Amino acid sequence: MSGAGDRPGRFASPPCLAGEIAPDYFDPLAVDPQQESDVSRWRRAQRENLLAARTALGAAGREAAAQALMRHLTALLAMAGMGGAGSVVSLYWPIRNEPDLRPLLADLARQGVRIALPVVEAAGLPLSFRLWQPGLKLRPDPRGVPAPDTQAPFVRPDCAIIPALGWDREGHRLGYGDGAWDRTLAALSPRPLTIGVALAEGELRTLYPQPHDVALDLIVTPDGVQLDRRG
Ligand SMILES: Nc1nc2c(c(=O)[nH]1)N(C=O)[C@@H](CNc1ccc(C(=O)N[C@@H](CCC(=O)O)C(=O)O)cc1)CN2
Ligand SMILES: Nc1ncnc2c1ncn2[C@@H]1O[C@H](COP(=O)(O)OP(=O)(O)OP(=O)(O)O)[C@@H](O)[C@H]1O
Repeated sequence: MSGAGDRPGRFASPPCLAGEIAPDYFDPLAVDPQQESDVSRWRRAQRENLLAARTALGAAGREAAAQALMRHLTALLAMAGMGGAGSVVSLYWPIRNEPDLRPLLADLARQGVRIALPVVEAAGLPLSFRLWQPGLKLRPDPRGVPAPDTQAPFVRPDCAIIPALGWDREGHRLGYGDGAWDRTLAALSPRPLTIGVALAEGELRTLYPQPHDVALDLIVTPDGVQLDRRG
């Protein structure tokens, strides 16, 4: 038999105020609000600078960078055993002057790799991954990025190749400020091998990492692998 008397008792007031005095004692993602707002203002300014630097490279500079990146990524994927049939690799469809790796998507697909593209299904959600095939018609997701539509099956990537506007030598990445990749990597278990793709110009001394920032396993620039945190 159950009745009101079986329910656990409630306190008339919280047992102590420690949660308000030291929020991070209870919430591992909690940060000092002043520091959070300073970091986010600093990151906004860096994004502007880095987008300008990427534009300043010019189409030919960006094309040369993309060619070098594709060479390094091809070698890396082969070494990681992910360059052929049986693996699922997430790449990206370029926006905002990101290195255009579309020839690599096509090459890998020819080798039998299953290619995924990240999709924003709705603002604030982790990204989902849908299968891409050469010739697949894409349509803009809510962020305006060309993406497979809802007909394309979901897949779970073994490796995620992630564009980074900025990066530091601890593997932290600066994106466009949505936090979508951090949310996604926090939610994925097991986590895929994560490779950040960046320009040398994107290197920052530090990103002032915050508790929500997920460090990537590797960072690759046109000069080669800049860091590899795999064990
Ligand atoms: N190529 C590519 N695809 C990707 C990402 C990415 O970074 N690059 N994403 C990585 O998460 C997701 C898309 N998220 C995005 C978030 C913000 C903006 C962006 O350009 N924001 C503008 C404001 C645009 C607007 O008017 O709404 C800005 O920040 O100024 C683009 C993509 C999934 N697909
Ligand atoms: N795991 C998470 N849970 C909840 N919010 C998160 C999480 N990760 C990031 N965020 C939120 O996203 C916001 C933007 O994060 P950040 O500045 O790291 O974005 P970014 O890495 O540049 O963007 P993106 O990953 O979209 O390219 C943060 O202020 C944070 O509040």
